[in-house]
Amino acid sequence: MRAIHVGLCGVGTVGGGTAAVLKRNAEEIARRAGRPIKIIIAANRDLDRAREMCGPDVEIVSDALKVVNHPDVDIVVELIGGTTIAKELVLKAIANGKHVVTANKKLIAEYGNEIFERAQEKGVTVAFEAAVAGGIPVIKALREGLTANRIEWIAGIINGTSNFILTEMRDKGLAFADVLAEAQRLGYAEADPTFDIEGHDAGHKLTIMSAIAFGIPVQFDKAYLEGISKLDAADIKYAGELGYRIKLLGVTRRRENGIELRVAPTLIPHKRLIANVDGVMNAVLVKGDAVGATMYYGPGAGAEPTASAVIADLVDVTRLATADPENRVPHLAFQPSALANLPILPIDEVETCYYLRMDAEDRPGVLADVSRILADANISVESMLQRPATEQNDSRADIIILTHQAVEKNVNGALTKIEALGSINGKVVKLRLEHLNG
Ligand SMILES: NC(=O)C1=CN([C@@H]2O[C@H](COP(=O)(O)OP(=O)(O)OC[C@H]3O[C@@H](n4cnc5c(N)ncnc54)[C@H](O)[C@@H]3O)[C@@H](O)[C@H]2O)C=CC1
Ligand SMILES: N[C@@H](CC=O)C(=O)O
Ligand code: NA
Repeated sequence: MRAIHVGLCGVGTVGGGTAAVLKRNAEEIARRAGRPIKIIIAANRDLDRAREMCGPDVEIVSDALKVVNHPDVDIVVELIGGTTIAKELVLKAIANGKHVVTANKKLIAEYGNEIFERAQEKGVTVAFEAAVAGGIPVIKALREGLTANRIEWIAGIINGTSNFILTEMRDKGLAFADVLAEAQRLGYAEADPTFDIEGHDAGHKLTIMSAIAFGIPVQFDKAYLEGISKLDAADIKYAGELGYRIKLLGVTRRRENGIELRVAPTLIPHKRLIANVDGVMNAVLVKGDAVGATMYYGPGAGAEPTASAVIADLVDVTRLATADPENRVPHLAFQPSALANLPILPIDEVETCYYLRMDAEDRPGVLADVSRILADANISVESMLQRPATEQNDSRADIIILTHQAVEKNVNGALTKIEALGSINGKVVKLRLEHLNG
């Protein structure tokens, strides 16, 4: 059988890795796919880099539209990123009847519904394993491996850059800006790294997993996003004293009245496996009613780890292109006509445990006032820690409170009242806490 022809758009970190691994493992990949997979044309801004990475047999162009319009291309691989030219290219490729493989989580999380509908109409597949947790085959696990289950929740460390920053700051005491620069140098960060550190990238990935887990359309605009840029070193230290690690965690959970979809710095008991996922590594915990808790772990970013997922999709699409088109795996795991209308819950209605830190006057009665406000709001305290605010000043103290499960709007109401107390200085720090019991 003739080789399947790939057109590559973007030969940067991931595109370069994809070209390199496709060449290096060509024979092994062909044995798995049933036919060779060959890049025939590649577009990139830097033509020399594209030539160097793809080799002399590949036509190199600067205009990516030439790739998607090329009559001999069977599969378009979009590795440019963003939602302007990338969206145009993907829609054009679909209109031209070509399958698409992309690592672009922003594109899928924001425009996936439209893209999948067009692909469905044209009978082509859009595959996006590399878009979530880089090299970890978690889309495959959710869409195919766990189809017997009613998924209850997913919790994931799904931004390599943020996890790398948190780990290096904690272990080596390095400054935020220095570690971010290193993550950029290593090719982990997005073109605009605010996407990484403000939780957008994790939100994109969580949105995609939530859709596949619960059979709902992608709804990134309803996700609650909080990143790591405002995290205070004091809270990392106190969390450690209480037996927790702080991770940028994406959580999506099925509730009776809808779906929680949220990303925030979150305390996790340090004895949990996922609390020990460090550096650029990602991990996704999935709780299914039949299987219980399963965890998927591996590199969440970088050239060849991400290429591993891109090429796995290329092999899948090659197999599908050779098989009965009626028997394709649905884009969002559920048949398009069977997607559910479950609402995404506003953050006010989320239920979780909380870590609260306040700067308090160290005198009798202050704790009693705080405890009363929490009790009145139906918030029960799990544990409490008091430390002198500074070594020089023993008239003020940091009070740290861990709560049991509570509703976010009740917590916010109580914090407004606590902040109004004369004995409390400034804003109360509020972080979410997940026990992640299987
Ligand atoms: N870097 C990583 O570890 C991961 C990246 N991704 C995603 O993969 C995609 C690509 O990311 P990277 O490879 O890191 O980005 P990159 O910036 O290294 O590569 C993008 C490439 O596209 C080319 N390009 C930009 N505009 C173009 C245009 N109009 N026409 C032709 N070429 C153009 C650039 O020259 C560059 O070589 C993004 O969607 C990103 O979110 C996904 C998982 C991991
Ligand atoms: N910028 C992303 C790259 C992979 O998706 C990350 O840091 O995880
Ligand atoms: Na993946």
